[in-house]
Amino acid sequence: HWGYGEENGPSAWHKDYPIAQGNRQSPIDIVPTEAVYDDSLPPIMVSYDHCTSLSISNNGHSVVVDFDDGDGRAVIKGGPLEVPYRLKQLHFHWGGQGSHGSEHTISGKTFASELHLVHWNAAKYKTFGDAAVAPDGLAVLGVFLEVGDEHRGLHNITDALYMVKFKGSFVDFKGFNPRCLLPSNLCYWTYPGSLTTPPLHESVTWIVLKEPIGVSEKQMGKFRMLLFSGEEEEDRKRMVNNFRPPQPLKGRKVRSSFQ
Ligand SMILES: NS(=O)(=O)c1ccc(NC(=O)NCCO)cc1
Ligand SMILES: [Zn+2]
Repeated sequence: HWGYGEENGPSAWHKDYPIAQGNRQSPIDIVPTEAVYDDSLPPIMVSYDHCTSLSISNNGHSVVVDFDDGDGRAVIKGGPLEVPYRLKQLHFHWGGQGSHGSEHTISGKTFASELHLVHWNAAKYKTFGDAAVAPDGLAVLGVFLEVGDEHRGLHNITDALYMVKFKGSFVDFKGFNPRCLLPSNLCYWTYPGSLTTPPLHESVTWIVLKEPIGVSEKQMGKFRMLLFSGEEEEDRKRMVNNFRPPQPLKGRKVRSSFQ
């Protein structure tokens, strides 16, 4: 099964998922000086006030917070999006120490972690699964996490991580509003890309925020005590470096909402 190890990591994924070598793969290295400022790009509008978080879980690849996407109560709209996209889940990618661990990079600069808020086009598709295979099906909002002062909003998540240490663990996680994880400045880059893990579907409009949020080393440490392995497995493997490196741009244009 795919993972982030020597044998089953990103460089091997193409064997089971040939789209890994496709023309709109993610993540990418964002080069600000080569991004095209598009003054017709409206601001991103995040409407999470009526979101309903359901659970937090360890799926063996990341830690995921799921939301009730039964109606349009939590959506992202504006920006490059023609319709509102419904919030389905959020998860993170991170390193083993220091400031590597993000998936997108900025002129080669890496960050300690990257938050992904995953949304789907419920205006056009009946289910997330249908949207996940469509070129305009998903929109993922990416937020960089850099080590600095502690992040009070992130404590809600990092203080729950001990409950989902092992692959397959799943606990209730109600009343969490991810709005608190966004930076104040919503300037962004946007480009057409893919899921960054198998099945690597080329169905994502990426919206990557320029401003990182600050999190403490202690909070990062709590992500790094999670395990890839299940409770019953004897060789315990810490969940670290669960990121895919940048992929070829293949002629794609990256637009920026700011100059
Ligand atoms: N890292 S990423 O590109 O944001 C991403 C988001 C969703 C998925 N897959 C997903 O949501 N599958 C649906 C059920 O697990 C995989 C990668
Ligand atoms: Zn992700």
